[in-house]
Amino acid sequence: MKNKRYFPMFIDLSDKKIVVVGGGNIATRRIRTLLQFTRNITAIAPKSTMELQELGKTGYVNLITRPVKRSDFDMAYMVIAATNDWKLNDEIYRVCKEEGIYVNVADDKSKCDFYFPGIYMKDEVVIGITASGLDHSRAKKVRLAIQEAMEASDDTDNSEE
Ligand SMILES: C[C@@]1(CC(=O)O)c2cc3[nH]c(cc4nc(cc5[nH]c(cc(n2)[C@H]1CCC(=O)O)[C@@](C)(CC(=O)O)[C@@H]5CCC(=O)O)C(CC(=O)O)=C4CCC(=O)O)c(CCC(=O)O)c3CC(=O)O
Ligand SMILES: NC(=O)C1=CN([C@@H]2O[C@H](COP(=O)(O)OP(=O)(O)OC[C@H]3O[C@@H](n4cnc5c(N)ncnc54)[C@H](O)[C@@H]3O)[C@@H](O)[C@H]2O)C=CC1
Repeated sequence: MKNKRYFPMFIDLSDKKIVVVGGGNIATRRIRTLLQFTRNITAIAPKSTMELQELGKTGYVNLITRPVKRSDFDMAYMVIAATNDWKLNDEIYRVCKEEGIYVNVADDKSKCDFYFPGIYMKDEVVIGITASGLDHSRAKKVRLAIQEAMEASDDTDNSEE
């Protein structure tokens, strides 16, 4: 166990400003996940995926089509740096540390105040999984195993009714 263990805090994101920098596959995947918890997401990127452009058009995400600038982080609670420019991701990390904003840098696990979890959700149950930044495939595998177990137990519950 080489990495620190992170505490699984369950937070109300619905009233907090979340800024995602980047509009590629990683940013889009994370936005898709975050939309299950909040509509308060600003995404900033000169170029974005079709899916993200659609989310921008329909108003689910506040999509800003240009390079990021420092004032974009004003009042942010949480920032995800998911650009393909590691120097920029690094700079975003530095700014967020200065401002006291929770930050996740998608290409550097040593620059994550929080890890992005694998998530399974059913009704009021929310399960988040991390492998402590060491093994994203393992996080996915465990998420899938939990999903199967939960779905199987739902079948059992239903058949008992
Ligand atoms: C450390 C962490 C930091 C952070 O928070 O960013 C991180 C880092 C990295 N991931 C990389 C690659 C991929 N990650 C995924 C998927 C997931 N990655 C997730 C979390 C995390 N990823 C964080 C904690 C991990 C932990 O818990 O240990 C999940 C749980 C959540 C989410 O991202 O949505 C989600 C599974 C969700 C689910 O299915 O439930 C896939 C796709 C797949 O597996 O299908 C690929 C293949 C590429 C692609 O995306 O196509 C690389 C590039 C290097 C490499 O390829 O190895 C790095 C960088 C590095 O390791 O340094
Ligand atoms: N944590 C994870 O799960 C994974 C992380 N990565 C890392 O995540 C990062 C993003 O990966 P992808 O989405 O695949 O990249 P991508 O190349 O598809 O997208 C990069 C995005 O960054 C944006 N960008 C570039 N300069 C910018 C600027 N000045 N301001 C705002 N946005 C800017 C681009 O417009 C584009 O939308 C890479 O650094 C990659 O190494 C990659 C795979 C998995």
